[in-house]
Amino acid sequence: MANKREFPLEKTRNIGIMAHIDAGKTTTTERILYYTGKIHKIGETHDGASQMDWMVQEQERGITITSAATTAVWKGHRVNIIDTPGHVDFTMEVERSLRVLDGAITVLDAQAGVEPQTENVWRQATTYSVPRIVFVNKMDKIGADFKFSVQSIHDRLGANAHAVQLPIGAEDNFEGVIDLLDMKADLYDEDELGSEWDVVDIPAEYLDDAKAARTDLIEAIADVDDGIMDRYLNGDDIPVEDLRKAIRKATIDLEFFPVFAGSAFKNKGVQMLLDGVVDYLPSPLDVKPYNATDPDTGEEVALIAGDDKPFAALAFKIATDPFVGRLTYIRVYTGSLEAGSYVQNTSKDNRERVGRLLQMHSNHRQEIPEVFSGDIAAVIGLKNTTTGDSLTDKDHPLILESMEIPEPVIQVSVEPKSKEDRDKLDVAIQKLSEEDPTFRAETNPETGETLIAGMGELHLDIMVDRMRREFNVDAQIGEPQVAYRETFTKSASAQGKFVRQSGGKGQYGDVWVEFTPNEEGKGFEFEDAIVGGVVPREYIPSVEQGLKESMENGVLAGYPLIDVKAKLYDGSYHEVDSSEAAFKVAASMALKNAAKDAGAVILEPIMKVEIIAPEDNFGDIMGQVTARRGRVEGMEARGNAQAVNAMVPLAEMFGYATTLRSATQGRGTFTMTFDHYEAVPKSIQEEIIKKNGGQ
Ligand SMILES: Nc1nc2c(ncn2[C@@H]2O[C@H](COP(=O)(O)OP(=O)(O)OP(=O)(O)O)[C@@H](O)[C@H]2O)c(=O)[nH]1
Repeated sequence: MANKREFPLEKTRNIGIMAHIDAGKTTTTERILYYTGKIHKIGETHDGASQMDWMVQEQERGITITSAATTAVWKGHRVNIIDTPGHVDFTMEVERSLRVLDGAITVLDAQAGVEPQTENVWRQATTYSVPRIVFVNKMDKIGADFKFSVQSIHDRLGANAHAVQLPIGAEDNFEGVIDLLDMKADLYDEDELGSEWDVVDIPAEYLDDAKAARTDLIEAIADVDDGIMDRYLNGDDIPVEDLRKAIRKATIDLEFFPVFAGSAFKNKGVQMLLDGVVDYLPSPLDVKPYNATDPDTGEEVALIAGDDKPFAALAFKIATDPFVGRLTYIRVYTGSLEAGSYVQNTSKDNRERVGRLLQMHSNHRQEIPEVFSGDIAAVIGLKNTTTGDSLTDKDHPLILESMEIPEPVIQVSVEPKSKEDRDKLDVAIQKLSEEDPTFRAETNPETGETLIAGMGELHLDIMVDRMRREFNVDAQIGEPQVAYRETFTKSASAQGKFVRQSGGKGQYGDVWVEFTPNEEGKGFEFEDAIVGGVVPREYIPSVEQGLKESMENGVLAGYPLIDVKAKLYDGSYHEVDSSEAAFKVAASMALKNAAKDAGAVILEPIMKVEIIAPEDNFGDIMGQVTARRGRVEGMEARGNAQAVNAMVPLAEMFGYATTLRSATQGRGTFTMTFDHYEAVPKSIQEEIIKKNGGQ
């Protein structure tokens, strides 16, 4: 087959833009699109004209919620960009983007440096081995401080980051940047939209600083590159191209993080950042091969990019598009795929027809005949594929390593106004949870109450808003509640025996199961330790299923029981009366019976909270944390404000925004992210059980 790819693999970049909320990711992305000729008008993200944030909720609130994919061309390279949300409630969007990206730009606010959500996304990017370059944005803002921002990368992220540029001026006087490799200055004209700039000699007053910074940079490169080290020690004059190559290699190896300066809003420095993407971030050929497993042999396969290999891709996002319906975003690792052909969904073990293929340009799309290795594109026509599924050639099935899906921590009840609304709600829940795996819903079979769960108040707020607008659901929404979990703290064994004999065919299931606490985050694990067929093979999956289902409803107060291992080690059966259903019931009885001895506890989400408030309010803030059952973990001065880091149970954080606002006359802010689960204190556990009617 003739290769019809437009850009060679080595000239392809799949990058993400990530940061703390409001650092300027969307603005930076828009400027990139403007300078690469994709859009012709600069749309301010907060006046509702943004090209990237196209959902109504995004435009109204001026925030990014879903990660948008778009494509640009810079200096002969195809750059696929994913603009990810900064708010912690949408971490899953960041997570799934990271899974499929080869590199990222981390955007910082030059006045704030590294912020809490920067730490989170940085950690996630490290988990997925995604190389990064850093853009210190907002150099025009009052209080902008480039040195402080670079230092904060060392202090707060422990990362080996080094400036490859220096800003010329700051705040109102920010005029451009100095390139520390070429030792030239790029000066922008204030009145232009930044499309042109002058490359001039470094202004005399910056020359000493620039020389010193260049020496620091070369020493930093030498530290990660032996060849450069030798030449540096010899006193050689190292050509710029060699330095660039060394930075590129160390960046791709995650040993070095080049730092750029600019102001997206004031149209400065974005082109140099794009050069950085091309120079330092990897092509699909440069990254660590992606892991996959052959489902037939269990053998591990390393996927190395190339078009002449069997097709393998990961579905990383499902979106419902108002015009074309269901869109499945895929990242192609190897091979190619034509519109109108078929793929094997190895995860679901079925074949799916690929309708049309689309290249996404944030708010419009272009139909393409074929996708190639290294591409990110959307498929129309896949009906059963969900987030995280592997799509491969049917003769070369592979399961690609998927992504972690975090547990939702907060929930609200939804009470539809009418029967018709109930039906619409069901459709909405199905569609929205397909799009967003962190959005869950369950209906209590006894009370008929529906609970929707998500990652935070903002997340649920947006979901409720979408249910109303896109699916016309009229419903009463309850107050946010904590999504508690349950777990076992001790090992316990119990029998579950379900026998009904009332003439005719009866029911008979009998099992002995040992339960042990599993490591946090490991979920449910089932072990079949039956010997001698005392529980026949065909009933064992029912035992596992019965346990899984009853764990969903917990053993204390109706919350899902998590992180428990179950070992089925004994039992008995009846030739005639045994059935799958009877073993399922027996399994759930074993769970209930073991619960008494297994030290069941209720777990609550503990949030990592960062509160920033004026120094005068320091005493109040400490008091507020303690009163909320919180633990202060650290504090530091942040300019003339104080930052307090603490671990606080989510249950105590409802309404905290108002408390903080009134205590600080509106000057205090806070952010929180889920950190871990902890058992609630005994007295609170009893209260929760009482409130939920006990079990
Ligand atoms: N002064 C200044 N403001 C900027 C700059 N870049 C962005 N902003 C402003 O900062 C605010 C946030 O910008 P966005 O681009 O929406 O930030 P974001 O990081 O995409 O935000 P989320 O997607 O909601 O996380 C907007 O009011 C921008 O106008 C900059 O370089 N300088």
